[in-house]
Amino acid sequence: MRATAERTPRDLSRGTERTVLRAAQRVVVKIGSSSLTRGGGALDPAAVAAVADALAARREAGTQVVLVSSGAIAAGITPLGLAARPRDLATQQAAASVGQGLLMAHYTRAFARHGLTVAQVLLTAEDVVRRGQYKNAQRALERLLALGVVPIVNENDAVATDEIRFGDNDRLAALVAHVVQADALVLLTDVDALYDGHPSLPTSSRIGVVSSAADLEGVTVTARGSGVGTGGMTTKVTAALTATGAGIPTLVAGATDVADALEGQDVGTWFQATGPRPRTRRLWLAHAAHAQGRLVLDEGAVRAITHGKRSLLAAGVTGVEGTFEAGDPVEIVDPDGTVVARGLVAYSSEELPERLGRTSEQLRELFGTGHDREVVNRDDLVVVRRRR
Ligand SMILES: Nc1ncnc2c1ncn2[C@@H]1O[C@H](COP(=O)(O)OP(=O)(O)O)[C@@H](O)[C@H]1O
Ligand SMILES: N[C@@H](CCC(=O)OP(=O)(O)O)C(=O)O
Repeated sequence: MRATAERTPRDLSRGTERTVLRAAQRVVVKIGSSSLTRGGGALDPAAVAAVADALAARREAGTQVVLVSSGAIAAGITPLGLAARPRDLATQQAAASVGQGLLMAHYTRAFARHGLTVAQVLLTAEDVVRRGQYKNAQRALERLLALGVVPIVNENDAVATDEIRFGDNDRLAALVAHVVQADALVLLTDVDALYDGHPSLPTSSRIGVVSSAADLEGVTVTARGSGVGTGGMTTKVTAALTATGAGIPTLVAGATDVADALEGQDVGTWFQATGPRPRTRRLWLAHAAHAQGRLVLDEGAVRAITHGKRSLLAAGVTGVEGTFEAGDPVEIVDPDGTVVARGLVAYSSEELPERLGRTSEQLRELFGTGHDREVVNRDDLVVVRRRR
């Protein structure tokens, strides 16, 4: 088997047409709770079967597919006798724990009708932001695809706390698309496309193509969704921009149009790829890691990390905010408090203050050899805002 890192996606990212989807060797498809449920929020087995049928057809045509499926919390509503989607974290965890198994049972049956085996892959943001776990998730997904299995990914809701949650599966799908180096991402929802105003308004019309974020100026995108999903269109647009910024074209389309969407028909809203594919783990660092604290830098350090591609040294750090352990994700801010980078910090918030402003030589003298490491190593740092 080829190592994951060696997979070279076909250069489909420049394609402006939806036909990219038909030519894709590997796609990630995400389906939201609103498309998998019927009145009252209970799971709709027919909707599960419909998405399985469309993905199986794509598989038969030679495309590898990874499905990111929401619906665990929704599937837990009826068995637990709840009136609606729970709002508190503990009940959401309970509902997801009950519902995830039921959801997978439906998918297992639906894909088995096509002779396909499915695999459950549950991820938390924290699991995948650290190098070891990130590689682990990547290796598992790659192996499943090589074995001909359809991986079905969801957030590990039963153990994800508010602090470490992805929170919305649109973002999870964009990051998974990057991890498996997909040729395209498809976000399926209960509305047939992105509209320039709320789709319930008669004055709103469908947007066919978004070639860059600038096209979205003046477009009203709201977080008001179906009530069973989270984030409305806002999280889908953000996820589409994350994916396209990482070289992965993205289609937002109606779940009922899934077969046409995967065929490259003129449905939904097509977001063209805008950026090159960055090194994989950095995308997680930029978008998935929930920062536990902040490091304030002086101007020289800001320049060194944003333009000099250097590691962050204690000498350039002037302040520490928050409580964190060594290895936690932190925001790195300039003297005005603007976030310029994110990174995994090598010291805890307790250890850092006495090291601030000190050179590596001073650190060695004070704390001994081995205690002069960088505050954030370059490999664990991603610049999110470059200043002139
Ligand atoms: N500009 C917009 N264009 C299309 N849909 C929008 C827009 N603004 C808000 N929405 C709402 O977003 C909803 C989809 O989000 P959500 O309910 O979270 O779905 P999912 O469960 O698929 O993630 C749609 O039902 C629609 O009402
Ligand atoms: N992980 C949760 C879904 C969270 C979520 O983003 O839902 P949705 O907005 O419907 O895609 C679940 O399975 O219920």
